[in-house]
Amino acid sequence: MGLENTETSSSPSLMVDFLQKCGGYAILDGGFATELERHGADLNDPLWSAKCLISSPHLVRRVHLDYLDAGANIILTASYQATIQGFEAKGLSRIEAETLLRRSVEIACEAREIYFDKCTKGSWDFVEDGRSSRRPVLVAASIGSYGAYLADGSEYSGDYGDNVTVETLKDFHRRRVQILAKAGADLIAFETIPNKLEAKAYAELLEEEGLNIPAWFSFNSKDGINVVSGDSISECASIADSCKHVVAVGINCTPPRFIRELVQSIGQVTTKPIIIYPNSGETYDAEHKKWVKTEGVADEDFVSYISKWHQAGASIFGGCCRTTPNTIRAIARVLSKSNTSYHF
Ligand code: MET
Ligand SMILES: [Zn+2]
Repeated sequence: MGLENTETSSSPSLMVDFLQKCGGYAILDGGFATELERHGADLNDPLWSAKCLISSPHLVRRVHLDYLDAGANIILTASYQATIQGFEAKGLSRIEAETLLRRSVEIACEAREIYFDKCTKGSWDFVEDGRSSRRPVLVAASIGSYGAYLADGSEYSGDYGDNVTVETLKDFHRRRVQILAKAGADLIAFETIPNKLEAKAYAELLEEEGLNIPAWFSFNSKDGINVVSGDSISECASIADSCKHVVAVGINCTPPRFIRELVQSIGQVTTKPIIIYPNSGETYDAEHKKWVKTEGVADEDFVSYISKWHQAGASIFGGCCRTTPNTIRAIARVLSKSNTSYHF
């Protein structure tokens, strides 16, 4: 199912209702760029995964389907690093750039339809509990930070310098947020938010633009205590808590070993559902633009954390960079086992 966007409400209960339909927890997809690369895409480009919206939309659809097949209830569009400014720098017109943004949502919605069709025809996926209902799937329109667009490492330092203000960030994001809000996604995913300033800018944009679409705010951290800029996770999560459009708050692209503490800190300042989708634990080398294979955790280890995160209060689980459909399959398996043991 998709949930209808209405012009009159941003559906503050969207995530709570969705979680109820899913049986108490939901599964998100995994690393998008990682999976595109596994399918042969070359993402060495300032647009990163968004490059495929231009060069290989069929791969984007393929990756969405891979994650749906793996058990995801929520898929994120390929728009993380798709910005109007970035497309224009490639020589595309404003209209072409805006069309590509909308296209990222359309492709994810198409993948969801294909997946539902396949389930209906094969009837192999949705009879798990002996019930023949379709597994609910939401499409979340991804928005990466200003730092992701700059591609200068500030995505993981949160340091934008003194000249960047809330207004700068709102102006940078405004048009993309407007386009994605109206493109047919169920909600917006503000991902990898590196500092308080950007969280404030998103909250103000949602209010000022009168955008009637729910959103989640997801921060990144490199110490389990603060977000990457050093701003307090409690203050950041409180901004999300106070914004009526925000339906979930959490952490992404952060090593698994830091997640539990962060979930606890977030839980102290909000009752909104907590979403977590860590990376594999490897480190991103911004200078060389590649992931360094140290301290990464294998899928089994990643998954061994899941029940702890669940107990700590998280209810939406997935993976970020360097995780794969196998990670998501493993998460789905662990959660379905722990749910069985609660009920029987
Ligand atoms: N949803 C985005 C992706 O998986 C998040 C990237 S975090 C740097 O590509
Ligand atoms: Zn990531």
